[in-house]
Amino acid sequence: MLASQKDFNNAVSQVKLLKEDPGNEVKLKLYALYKQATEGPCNVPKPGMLGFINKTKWDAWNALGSLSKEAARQNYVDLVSRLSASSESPSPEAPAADRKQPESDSLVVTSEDGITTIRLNRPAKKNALTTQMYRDIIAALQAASKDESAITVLTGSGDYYCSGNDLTNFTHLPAGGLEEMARSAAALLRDFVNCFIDFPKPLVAVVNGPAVGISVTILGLFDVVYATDRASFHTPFSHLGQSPEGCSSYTFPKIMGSSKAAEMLLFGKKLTAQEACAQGLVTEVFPDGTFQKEVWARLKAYSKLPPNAMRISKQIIRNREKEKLHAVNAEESSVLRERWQSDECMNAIASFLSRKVKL
Ligand SMILES: CCCCC/C=C/CC(=O)SCCNC(=O)CCNC(=O)[C@H](O)C(C)(C)COP(=O)(O)OP(=O)(O)OC[C@H]1O[C@@H](n2cnc3c(N)ncnc32)[C@H](O)[C@@H]1OP(=O)(O)O
Repeated sequence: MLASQKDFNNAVSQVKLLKEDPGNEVKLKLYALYKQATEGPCNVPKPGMLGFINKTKWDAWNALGSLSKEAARQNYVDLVSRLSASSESPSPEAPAADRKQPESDSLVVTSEDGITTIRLNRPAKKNALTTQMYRDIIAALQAASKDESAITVLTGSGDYYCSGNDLTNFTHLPAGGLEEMARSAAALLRDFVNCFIDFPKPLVAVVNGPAVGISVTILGLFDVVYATDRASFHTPFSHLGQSPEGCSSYTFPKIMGSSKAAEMLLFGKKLTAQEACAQGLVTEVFPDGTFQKEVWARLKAYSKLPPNAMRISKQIIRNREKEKLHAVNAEESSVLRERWQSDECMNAIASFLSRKVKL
């Protein structure tokens, strides 16, 4: 049920009681939603360039297009309720009020200083990604795309960034057998990668240690990748009887040239952090001892930049590529669906599980 006029009036009064100034961006959003909820779509002429503040307000209102009064009222009420909750929140680490927490504690999502951090939290298993973690990351990215943060970060707990797909995912066979397992894994993989393709805000990987498999391939879809000098980047798909995913069959040749990409994706060459940086996959490498301090200080400074400008700039960069990336993702997922049913793949996974082979 949409918010009533009474809910809306209460929210208007509540705004005046906020303990913290929500900042200009949020105030502009509140203004636009208020105008849309009370007067409908923007119906006044655009102010001239010299009336800068009025023009900014007009732009915000006009950007709501034909959003109905009822929907604007609801969005206004939701926004005020989030602001009230966060201004009452005892800890700056508390998650955004509207964020559904992950199903398992293998993923931890926090929001602080304009940064939403999605942390892989399975250090005993080198942050290998379980099926539930893929689902939780999808949900976390969807929530982060709508929350108040300016930047979103993916990182890992412990000494690894991520050891890629949890190879035991392939051992939980559903009633439909291997074929059904491969079908549902391919659908999940496609949804997972789509979220990275479509993510609207600056997305930063803070690579705190070695990275393997899918955690490496999706780096080509991030805006910025910071790595400790302890990190390495390994895509052993042929060893595992598999093929590239995360759009890497397209992004890697584009980033590092086709022969360097082939050495990684066909032969599983492991790159050091410095090599990955020289080849353009990593933005900057930091000494491990100062990695966390330097990276977070930098991200905190970036998170103060105007969020709308960053979103719009990302949109311009990404839009040109989106259609292509979705097509690549669909193709890679469908090829993997077949690979996962192959003897080569099954044997490789069995070898890992029986501890005969480690990367
Ligand atoms: C929806 C489905 C989408 C699928 C998308 C497809 C993606 C493709 C890929 O991601 S391919 C990459 C898959 N990953 C691997 O092949 C890595 C396998 N792991 C290793 O080779 C090693 O564990 C290591 C090199 C990452 C780390 O070696 P190290 O000696 O430092 O540590 P351990 O081997 O003792 O590991 C500690 C425990 O963690 C478990 N573990 C590590 N990685 C994985 C993994 N990927 N899957 C499952 N389990 C993993 C390891 O078994 C140890 O567990 P234990 O303590 O219980 O023995």
